Formats: sequence, C-alpha cells, structure tokens
Amino acid sequence: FLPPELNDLLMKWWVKLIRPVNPYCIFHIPEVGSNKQNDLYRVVQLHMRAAKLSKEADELVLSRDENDKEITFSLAADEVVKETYEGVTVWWSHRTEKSGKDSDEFEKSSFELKMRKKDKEFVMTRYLDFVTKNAAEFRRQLRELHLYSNMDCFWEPHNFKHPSNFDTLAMEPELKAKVKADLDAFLKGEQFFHKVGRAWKRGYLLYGPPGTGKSSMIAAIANYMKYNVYDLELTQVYDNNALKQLLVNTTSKSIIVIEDIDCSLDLAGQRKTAKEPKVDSNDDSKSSVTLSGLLNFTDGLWSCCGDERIIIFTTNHVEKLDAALLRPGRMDMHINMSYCQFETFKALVKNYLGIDSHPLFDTVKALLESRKLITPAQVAEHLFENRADPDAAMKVLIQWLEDWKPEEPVEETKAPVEETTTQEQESDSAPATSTPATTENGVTDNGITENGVAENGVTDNGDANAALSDDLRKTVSILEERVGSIENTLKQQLDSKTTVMKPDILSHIENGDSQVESDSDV
Ligand SMILES: Nc1ncnc2c1ncn2[C@@H]1O[C@H](COP(=O)(O)OP(=O)(O)OP(=O)(O)O)[C@@H](O)[C@H]1O
Repeated sequence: FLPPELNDLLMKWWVKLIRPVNPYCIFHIPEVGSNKQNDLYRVVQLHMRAAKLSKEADELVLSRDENDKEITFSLAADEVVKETYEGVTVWWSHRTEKSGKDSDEFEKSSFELKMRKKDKEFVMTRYLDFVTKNAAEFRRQLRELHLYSNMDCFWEPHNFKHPSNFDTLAMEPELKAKVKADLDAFLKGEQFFHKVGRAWKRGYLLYGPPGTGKSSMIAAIANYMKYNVYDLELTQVYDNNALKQLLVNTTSKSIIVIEDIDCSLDLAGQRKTAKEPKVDSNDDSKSSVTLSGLLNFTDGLWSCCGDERIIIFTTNHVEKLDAALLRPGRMDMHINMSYCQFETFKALVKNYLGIDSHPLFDTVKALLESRKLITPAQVAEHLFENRADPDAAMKVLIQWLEDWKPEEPVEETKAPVEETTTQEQESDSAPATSTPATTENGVTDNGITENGVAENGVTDNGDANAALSDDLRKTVSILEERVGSIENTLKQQLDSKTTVMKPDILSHIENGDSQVESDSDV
C-alpha cells in the first residue's frame, strides 16, 4: 500500500539495520558498468550455460540464435540457483530493473552472487577464477571455425565444418593419446612458454603415404583445439616478403598448414637465398619463396607476431625434407601416419559399422599383417560401401585383401590409372613431383616407402629431383621388387623409432619444470 519510493527507502533502512547480524554478502555484476559493457556479466552467462545451472530454476527464459543448434536456457528474473564448488555454496540470481524515464526508459540487467560472509575471500579468488576458466573453455567450444586460403598477400575465409575428430580418426591408440596429451599441454602452456622466453607455438610434421589420414588429423586437431586453419599454398606465394605478409595477417589461436611440403618448394637441396634462380624449370608455380624464407616464417622474429599457434607440415616423402625444417623448435613432434594396422582397422570398423568385435577379425588381422601396404582410406572405402551390413562388409573386405597386390610403380607413370576406385587412385597416385627420383641409396621413390630415411628421419638426397633415364628406371623397377621385404623391415624399424619425437618442452610444462632441454638432433 506504500508508494514505491517510500517502499525502497524502508527496504534500504531495513538492510542497514540487519547488516551486522546478516551472515550473507552479495556481489553485483551489472551488464553495463561505467558506460561500458561489463565482460564479467558475459563470463557469468557463459559459466551458467556451461555448468547448466539455469536448468535448476523453476522459471526459465528460452532462446535460440538463428544459426544455433541448441536452445539456451537462462534464469528468469528473481530466480535463484545454487552452486557448490570445493564445498562452498553460493547462490546466483538474475535481476532486471527499469531505469530512466518515459521514452528514455531502459532495462538494467545484473547477476547477483550471494555467499556466506566467511566464504567471501574464497569466492573473490578461487571461485571467480573457476567461473572465468569455465566460461573461457565454453567460449572456446562455441567458437565457429574458419578455413583460410591464401590469395596474394591476403587470406580468404571459408566456413570450416570438417567432421573429423579424434574419435573418428583411426590410428594406434597410444599414438593418438600422445598427440592429444601434447595438444592439451600446449593449450595450458601460455605461462610456461612466456616464462622461458619462447613463442607460444608448436610444430607438427605429419608424414606417411597418401590416404593414411594426414588431412583428417589436421581437421581433428582444429576441431579439438577450436583453432582456425590457414591452409598455405606455397606455390601461390610470390616471394619471401609475401610470405611474411601472410604470416602477419594470421590471427592467434590458429593452425598454419603447409600440405605436401616436399611438392611446394624445392627443399631437397641446400638452402637457397632469395636471389638464386628457381632450379626446377618444369615448375609452373609463380613462387620464388626460398627455404630460408620458410624457416624465418616458422620461427624467425616475425613468427612471434601472434600467439598460440600451431604449424603443421605434411609430406608423403619425409626423406626429401631439409634437416633444418625438421629440427625441434620448428617441428617439435613428428607423427608417422602409417599404413592400416589392426588397431587402426578396429577403430575404422567401430566408426563405420558400429561393432567392436566380429568372428572374422582374426582373418583381417592376419591379412593386414601380410599385406602391410593397405591404407586406412582403402579400408574405410570398403566399410563405407557396405556399412548397412557388417557381415557383408567384413566378407567384401577380406575378399579384397586376399586379391590385393602391390601396384607396379613404373606402370603407373606410363599410363593414367583407369577403372580404379577413388581410394585406390588416391592412395596410389604419386604426388606432383612423382617422377621417380633417386634417394641416396638409389631406390625409386614411389610414395609408399620410407626407406633411405636415417634414424633421424632425414635423408640427404641432394640430387633427388634429377630425372632418371629410362634404362635406370627399368633397373630400379626390378630392384624395387627385390627390396620390397627390406623396405617393410626398415619401415617397421622406422615406425618404432620415429613415431613420436621429442614432446620435450611440453613434458616440462606438465611437470611444472622450468628447465628447457636444448634442441638436440631429431
Ligand atoms: N586414419 C584415418 N582415420 C579415419 N579415416 C581415414 C584415415 N585415413 C584415411 N581416412 C579416410 O580416407 C580419406 C582420405 O584421408 P586423408 O585425406 O586424411 O589422407 P591423407 O593422408 O591426408 O592423404 P593425402 O596425402 O593424399 O592428402 C578421408 O576422408 C577419411 O575418410
């Protein structure tokens, strides 16, 4: 029955009166503070969504953005929900009140955080820190990703909605866990990187034959980290200056990818200077980017103009890369995306057919062990075609594995492949520089071997791009058949030695150790 002004006044007096005996205190978090948007208000909104706190309330406000898949549940005015963190309980409510007069009237929103007075210190530090981190992680999850392609010195954005993730990626479980742990440590590593004076970036080299999941891995990393992807087509970059410009135009929290690095640049020989002419006269790219330009790009002064960045190189021919590109600090982790082994097969079957076991698993295992050069892409294709019937899928796959024969690399260069499935073409077609080239030991490089790779994962094959004469090519083809089994043995050795190399600095982060190992040979 009292006029509102009088009512407010009495309330204020009442609050003052009982303050000394009131065991609670309240923090106000207005949407707008000092004429500016209050970021903490947004943080609380995100935290409430992440912790699904609003759903506890009896009265909710439901909304959905045009592009959103999910409905957002928010607290209706004056609803109260409680949260307990590390044994301390707090109460959240949302208030709205009208302000201004007549036509200038607007609504002021704020959150109220109520706690016991004895918990005030804890809430001001630990609890609000938890709220902030929780909101930041949720904001990261909500991030819409973009894939950028380079046009001259600029990047053209595209929506990035690749479905690959670490659940769909089939690879050895141990290796997958190592990659994920490395990414987690990187994500948490800001303070450590800065403390030891290193740019907050990480380099990965993905190597392996076509169709083993290198591109899928990049998409999985992007989706896991919620980073945008800059897909750098080096052959379209005019020179080192343009490369620098592109680098400056990238943002933090991103992945810079150079796919098939061995095809993008002549990296087989010595480092070149910008003034040197291009070596490969058949190369129709307009690029005069040099190896030293690329090295500066990856870890020169300019590489530090953004933070929280991952650089990924992929190659089908790790042996062609200059050792300078591979050293820790540039490429910290070398990930071998290898042919389809049984564990990889099991992951594919789980994804495509939804089964964990099958009476024919042992047969497939034995066949994969004897075939060795089957790619996950080939297996995936067979499973995909018969995905509606797991029994049929297993039988078709086994039949195909039994009939499978290694391709003749020389025939491939004589005539285009016909009547092969997409995956076969994908896995068997040689990269752009696929003219058979000699490695140090003279073995033809057909894109499926890792022979000639020294223990450090690098081969010094200075003349690798020289074309072979026809005679030599024939000889090599005969030799190649004979060295098949040696290749496999070497490959297995290589797998065991170079699968994951030197997660060095990140292990220190996890251990909280400030000591950084000096770069050692890869
Ligand atoms: N490890 C894998 N896990 C899941 N799917 C895979 C894997 N490897 C290949 N695939 C399937 O095969 C297709 C081709 O794989 P992807 O493009 O990732 O291979 P790649 O190694 O990048 O090949 P390339 O060297 O030719 O670019 C993918 O679309 C995916 O469906």
